[in-house]
Amino acid sequence: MSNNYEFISTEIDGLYVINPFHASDDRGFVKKTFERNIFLKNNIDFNPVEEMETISKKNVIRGLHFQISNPQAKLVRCAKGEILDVVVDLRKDSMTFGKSFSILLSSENKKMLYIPKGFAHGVKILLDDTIFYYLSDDRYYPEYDSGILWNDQELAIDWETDNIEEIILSGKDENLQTFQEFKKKYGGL
Ligand SMILES: Cc1cn([C@H]2C[C@H](O)[C@@H](COP(=O)(O)OP(=O)(O)O[C@H]3O[C@@H](C)C(=O)[C@@H](O)[C@H]3O)O2)c(=O)[nH]c1=O
Repeated sequence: MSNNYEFISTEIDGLYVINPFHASDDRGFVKKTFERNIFLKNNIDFNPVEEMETISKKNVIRGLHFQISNPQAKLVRCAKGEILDVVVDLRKDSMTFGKSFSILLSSENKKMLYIPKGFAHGVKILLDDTIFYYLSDDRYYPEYDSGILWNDQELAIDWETDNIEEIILSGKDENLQTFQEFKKKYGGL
């Protein structure tokens, strides 16, 4: 069984859900996770320069992260387990500034999310030992690393969590700014 690459636009300009080419046979399957020309043909000029692999326990939330200078476009995929991938549009002049979008990415559904520059990105891990990857089109700059609190009241993201006590955060992520503070300080990205 095989399929072709499919780019599905979302209600947020430039943000795409992608069903990559994959083919399976008796041996298993192959999946093309990135080909620059296919992205270009679909109006996405994405030039990745680095890739990160992340392994996490169930109920970990990482985010909502962005770089205040040198913002990164990202292509996110889940190789093992399941994640709820969440983005918030922080682009100053965007019609959808402040709007969030969430999608389940899993090894089973094989979906990927292309996130243009100017978004906050967060992930909730839905199964133990989940592995996800993201390609980025700029490198990590610790001095520009920034974020907004995952449970910011104004953003009101539905993290599909009944028990807030179960959520596992880094010390850094517990102390991120609110959306209000971000807007006051920067206006947008
Ligand atoms: C992301 C990153 C972190 N680090 C370091 C900083 C720190 O000591 C350690 C762990 O970093 P963090 O706690 O920021 O890792 P993490 O919480 O996984 O951060 C990531 O979250 C997801 C949602 C994203 O979108 C990414 O861009 C990135 O912000 O690794 C690098 O050296 N290079 C990198 O590219």
